[in-house]
Amino acid sequence: MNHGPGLSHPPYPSGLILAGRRVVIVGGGRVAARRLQAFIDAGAAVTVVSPEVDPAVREAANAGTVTLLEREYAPGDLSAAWYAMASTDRPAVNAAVLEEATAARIFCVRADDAPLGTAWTPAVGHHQETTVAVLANRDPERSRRTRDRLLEALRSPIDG
Ligand SMILES: C[C@@]1(CC(=O)O)C2=NC(=C\c3[nH]c(c(CCC(=O)O)c3CC(=O)O)Cc3[nH]c(c(CC(=O)O)c3CCC(=O)O)/C=C3\N/C(=C\2)[C@@H](CCC(=O)O)[C@]3(C)CC(=O)O)/[C@H]1CCC(=O)O
Ligand SMILES: NC(=O)c1ccc[n+]([C@@H]2O[C@H](COP(=O)([O-])OP(=O)(O)OC[C@H]3O[C@@H](n4cnc5c(N)ncnc54)[C@H](O)[C@@H]3O)[C@@H](O)[C@H]2O)c1
Repeated sequence: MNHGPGLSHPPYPSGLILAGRRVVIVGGGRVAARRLQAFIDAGAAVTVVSPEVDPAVREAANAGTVTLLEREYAPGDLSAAWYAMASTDRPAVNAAVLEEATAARIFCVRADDAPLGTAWTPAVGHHQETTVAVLANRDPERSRRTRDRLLEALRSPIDG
């Protein structure tokens, strides 16, 4: 079985219970903005560290649903986190974030170079009480398409 470029084993799927738990996102640009709502929906206590931010991140900060630190990453920012995401546009910074996370055994997505990270983000959908999460071998377009097909099947009267 092929598990995608850079992976010798498949990822282990897990439903993380993040309510009230600290999640730190370093780099608040487009990728962070796309993923932010799922963390908020999960009830996570999200902190974003980023000198500039996407408007969606700014909106969440203004609404008080995330804590925004408008500055560059500094070692120690992952303190007490359960989960982290390195999503800056600077590989050296993402590497430093991952290094801090790994030293503290905090699972960490690395948005620019997935095989180096310790977690991946699936394409997610919800139908009633069912959550669908798809990882497709580092092919996000395929994971999105598969997620949509699964949701369609769940919505159909036969499978739903
Ligand atoms: C499924 C989804 C979930 C979500 O993000 O919520 C997701 N990526 C999505 C979109 C998307 N990703 C990318 C583009 C722009 C270009 C394009 O179109 O190709 C777009 C489209 C867009 O932005 O619209 C580029 C990209 N992606 C990764 C890398 C780096 C690498 O592979 O090393 C690069 C190159 C960056 C660069 O060029 O530097 C890596 C990862 N992306 C993953 C998930 C993880 C597991 C994937 C899997 O196995 O399925 C994984 C492996 C790790 C992680 O990041 O967690 C979401 C679609 C679902 C939805 O829309 O609902
Ligand atoms: N995994 C994915 O699905 C995916 C999708 C597209 C792009 N990418 C990759 O992810 C990275 C981010 O992409 P993007 O489109 O969100 O970029 P972006 O330019 O929109 O956002 C990058 C953010 O990082 C912040 N930043 C820069 N230096 C920082 C520092 N020292 N500390 C904290 N924050 C800092 C910037 O202020 C900016 O807000 C890129 O490397 C890109 O190649 C990944």
